[in-house]
Amino acid sequence: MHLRVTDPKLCEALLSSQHQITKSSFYDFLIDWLGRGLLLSNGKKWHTRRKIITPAFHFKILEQFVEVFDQQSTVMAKSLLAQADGQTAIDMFPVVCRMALDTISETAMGVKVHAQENQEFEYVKALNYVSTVMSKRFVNPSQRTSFLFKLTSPKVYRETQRCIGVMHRFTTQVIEKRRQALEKSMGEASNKADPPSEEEEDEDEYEHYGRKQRMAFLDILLQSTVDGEPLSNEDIREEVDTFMFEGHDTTTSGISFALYLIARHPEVQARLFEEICQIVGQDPDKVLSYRDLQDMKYLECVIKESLRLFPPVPAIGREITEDVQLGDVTLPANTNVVLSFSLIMRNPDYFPEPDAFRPDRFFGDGDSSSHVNPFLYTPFSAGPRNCIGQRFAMLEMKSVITKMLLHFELLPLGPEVQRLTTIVLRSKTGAHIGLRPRCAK
Ligand code: HEM
Repeated sequence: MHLRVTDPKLCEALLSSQHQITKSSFYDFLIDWLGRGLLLSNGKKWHTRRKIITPAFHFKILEQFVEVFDQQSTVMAKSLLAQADGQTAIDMFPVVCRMALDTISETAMGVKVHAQENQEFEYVKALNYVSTVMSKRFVNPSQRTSFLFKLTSPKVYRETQRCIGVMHRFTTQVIEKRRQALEKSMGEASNKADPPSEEEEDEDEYEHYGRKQRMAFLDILLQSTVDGEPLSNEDIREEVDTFMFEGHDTTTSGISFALYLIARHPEVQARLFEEICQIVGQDPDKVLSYRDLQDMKYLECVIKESLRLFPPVPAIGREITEDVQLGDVTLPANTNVVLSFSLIMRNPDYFPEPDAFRPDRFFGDGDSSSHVNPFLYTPFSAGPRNCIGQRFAMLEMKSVITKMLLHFELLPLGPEVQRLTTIVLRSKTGAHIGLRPRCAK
């Protein structure tokens, strides 16, 4: 049995449950690529992995990623200068996607794939191909299962499997190299004559490859153990592949729609620019710090409101494993439910004037939705299976939007967006804006 949930109370009951956390079989088509990484695992495996991976999103780790966000968003902004003539409408989706890929590769795997400079890199091409195919399969029942996919689209199936092979080989190679580097650095550390001081140990908590090297998510996984045993390369690969998938398409969608909305709301843009100038000044080359980004409260409201109107993950699927009673309604075990976040977040009972772009509603003194129940404002889902990467995503989005506004005035050029619901929300018409350099004013 399948059920679509748009009722906020039922949504809250399911999301807040510690038991109803089993993923629906809707996601199975992703298994060839992502294995049973955190997104797709269930039961004990999910619990163990969630515990191991949670420290990877500690603020000390995120703090060092801010430098990567800054560098990659600067590359993106500079690459747009040639089109910033105040007249050209630019679709931000592909531009932001390349930036997001560079960012997640460096933070998840510790490698630069230079997607912004070299679109021919084999891994990047494979990832783009598979992401596009998977998005379409999600909404196409005739391609959802591997059996049907192979039968109805044999050529695309073969190419998808080839690309998955390319990605798996690349990720495995990176893991093997980092494992060797880790073993080498541990060997060197144990040969050191003097034990590190307490202060050094504390500082080095996240710096096992020497002071200059940044810690990537995969380094944390390499050092994790389950029942005293390290994770295998295969175990780590499914988690890294999951980050690569979850960590680039979603942020691409979030950033692209946000830039689109800011361009079309000059009063919001003016207030945002004022906040940015107050916190970091007007120099587009200023390196943004973690503190700077944390201080940008209005920007946070703008992003929240944009994610409400255009949630990158518009719906999620769960399988009910035991009967759920809600008032007079019983949901029987084995029901597959789809929780429709995009509809719930436009419910006028909770979000007055639901279709209006009003970032102020998220300020403490805003209307009722500022105090809205977190189980009803759900771009990152809520409860035990919420998005583990949400603080990472917020920082990345803040960094990119700030860099764009420091370089450019955003203009409302190009067609209106038309929502295209795939596994991640996109737009049939792209997300266009125009740009005018700030310094040329
Ligand atoms: C705007 C950006 C993002 C949005 C809107 C978003 C949204 C979500 C949502 C709604 C879920 C729940 C999925 C479900 O229950 O089926 C989720 C899960 C997850 N997200 Fe995100 N996400 C974003 C960025 C990221 C980033 C940057 C990462 C990693 C670096 C990430 C990693 C994950 C993982 C691993 C899960 C599975 C968590 C679990 O089941 O325990 N996400 N995300």
